[in-house]
Amino acid sequence: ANMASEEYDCIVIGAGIQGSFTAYHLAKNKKKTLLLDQFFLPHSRGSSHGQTRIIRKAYEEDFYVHMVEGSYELWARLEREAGVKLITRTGLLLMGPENAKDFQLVKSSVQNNGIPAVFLQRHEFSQHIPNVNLTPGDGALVETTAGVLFADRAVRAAQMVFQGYGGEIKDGQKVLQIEPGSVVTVKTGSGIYRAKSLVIAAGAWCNELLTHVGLQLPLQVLKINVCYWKEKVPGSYSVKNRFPCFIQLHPKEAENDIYGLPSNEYPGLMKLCYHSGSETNPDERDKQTDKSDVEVLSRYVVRCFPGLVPVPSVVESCMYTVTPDQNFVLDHHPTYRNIVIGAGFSGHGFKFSPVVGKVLSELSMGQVPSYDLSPFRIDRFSTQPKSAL
Ligand SMILES: Cc1cc2nc3c(=O)[nH]c(=O)nc-3n(C[C@H](O)[C@H](O)[C@H](O)COP(=O)(O)OP(=O)(O)OC[C@H]3O[C@@H](n4cnc5c(N)ncnc54)[C@H](O)[C@@H]3O)c2cc1C
Ligand SMILES: O=C(O)[C@@H]1CCCC=N1
Repeated sequence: ANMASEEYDCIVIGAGIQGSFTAYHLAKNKKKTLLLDQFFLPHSRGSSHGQTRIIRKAYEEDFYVHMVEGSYELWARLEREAGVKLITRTGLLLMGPENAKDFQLVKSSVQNNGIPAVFLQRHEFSQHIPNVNLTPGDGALVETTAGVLFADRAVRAAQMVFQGYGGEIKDGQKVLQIEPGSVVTVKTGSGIYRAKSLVIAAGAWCNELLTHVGLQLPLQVLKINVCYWKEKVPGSYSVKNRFPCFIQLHPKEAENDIYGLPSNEYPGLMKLCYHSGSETNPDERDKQTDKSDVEVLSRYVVRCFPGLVPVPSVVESCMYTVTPDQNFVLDHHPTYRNIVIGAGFSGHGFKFSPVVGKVLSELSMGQVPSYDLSPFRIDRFSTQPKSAL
């Protein structure tokens, strides 16, 4: 093993989509950058694997709308640089109780931010969206420019372009120790690396790493059952037939939202998931076998997606790392300014990763970030009782 110490401008821990995009921006800015991951790449044990994610602007909060707008430009840039297609436009169908606060807030945000959308009346719903039953009392809108992001391909593309700018990736190297200082020292099982700054983008393992630098964040790690459901009539919910992604707010069957993506990666199978899960240790994800959410989804499928067989054909696993307010953490370490943390992406961070990577790279270079990061500061948690930390 090579135990020699090498010095970098920046080390990024975690080669998921957030760390990979951070490294990409750093290398573009001519910073000598090392991207480390504990597993050999690619892997399916974190949060960025799988073929698809939703990209949408329909958010309640203006700051997320602006960040997605910026991300669209950077996704397009990566598509050009890597010579791959990363997004397909399908639209996003949003359904929710007409009188629910969150549904009304997203609706107003769509209108106020000029997000391209069609507001569907109940009597015209099935003509626009066949094979879906709109719940009585629910309203519906379609954000027309939303779509599907090709996730695995995006992670590969960001890493490839990073390497093209001279960035180094070392995989299969778990970080076991971090020593803060004006030069940070990082030890893995097979190397010691030094850098002027460090970015921690370790997904579900964030708190494990933060123990080395005297910090804990209120993060909850959830195992998500990623369910794929068979179309009774092949193609009826497919990306080829321009079936949209969807989000169902306040489904009758459960507390949390349900969302889905048109059939694409596994022909004839639509991805439809529950936006929550059961707590897990990230190293023992597969020991968490709770499937109560799958029963909830089955009942929802019977009621609202009658063209799907109500038993999943494929169930895969993924993890969310959730903060109490479901907003991300994008900040400096409170004591060590040259340690930057990107965490708590709360099951909705993929679409923002080009901008997340940009602002994390800016923080680590000591620059003023391009976006207002006040919603993402660590000190918003300081009112949490100690027991919740
Ligand atoms: C089922 C599911 C559906 C989702 N749907 C959407 C969606 O539709 N739209 C959307 O925008 N977002 C969505 N998300 C959220 C999005 O995928 C995540 O926010 C994003 O992938 C988080 O990326 P990350 O880089 O923070 O984490 P990860 O991808 O987990 O990356 C962290 C990396 O750090 C590495 N690491 C950890 N500890 C160490 C260590 N000690 N040493 C070295 N390496 C280490 C890990 O191995 C891992 O590779 C979804 C997530 C899931 C699970
Ligand atoms: O981020 C997204 O758009 C998806 C859908 C809603 C729940 C989480 N992820």
